[in-house]
Amino acid sequence: MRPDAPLTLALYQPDIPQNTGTMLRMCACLGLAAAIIEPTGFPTTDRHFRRAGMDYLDHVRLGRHPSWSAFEAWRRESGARLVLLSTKARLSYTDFEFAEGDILLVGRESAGVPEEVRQAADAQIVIPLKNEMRSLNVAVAAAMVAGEALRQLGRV
Ligand SMILES: C[S@@+](CC[C@H](N)C(=O)[O-])C[C@H]1O[C@@H](n2cnc3c(N)ncnc32)[C@H](O)[C@@H]1O
Repeated sequence: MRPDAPLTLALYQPDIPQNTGTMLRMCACLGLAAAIIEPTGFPTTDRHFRRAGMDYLDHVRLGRHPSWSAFEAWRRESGARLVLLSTKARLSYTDFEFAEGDILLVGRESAGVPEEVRQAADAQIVIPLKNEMRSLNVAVAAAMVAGEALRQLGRV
């Protein structure tokens, strides 16, 4: 992996523009790079997306990948670990040891990620929830895990 590889938040085929805007804004504010794995469920000119990200979008190091396979080719070449956030994982995010250059991958709001993507992950982590609660909003989950990763890496 490149020594200067940043911590990156990757969004798998996001379908709600406000969530994507919120996550990209968080990346700008906390110094994470971002990757969008297309197709998205909305045009990136969408006003909800622009409004949620505001002018912060101009400050994110954003990579756009036209497909899962294109993203994977890029990721494998970079040597970065893929850390999947999943409600189905067993390992709590606070018990996982994050490393510089990790890619934190969140699933799409409607359906998470397909099995092929799950299989490609180097690690799968969960934010434990109270009984019978299904999932967090994707931007909330991303923020919690990004915060823990930055804390472990001494960046906050
Ligand atoms: C709304 S959830 C997707 C729900 C979908 N029905 C599923 O089963 O994956 C969207 C994304 O947020 C992240 N997420 C939400 N809650 C989470 C949790 N408790 N632990 C880890 N990731 C979570 C995951 O990346 C998930 O794919």
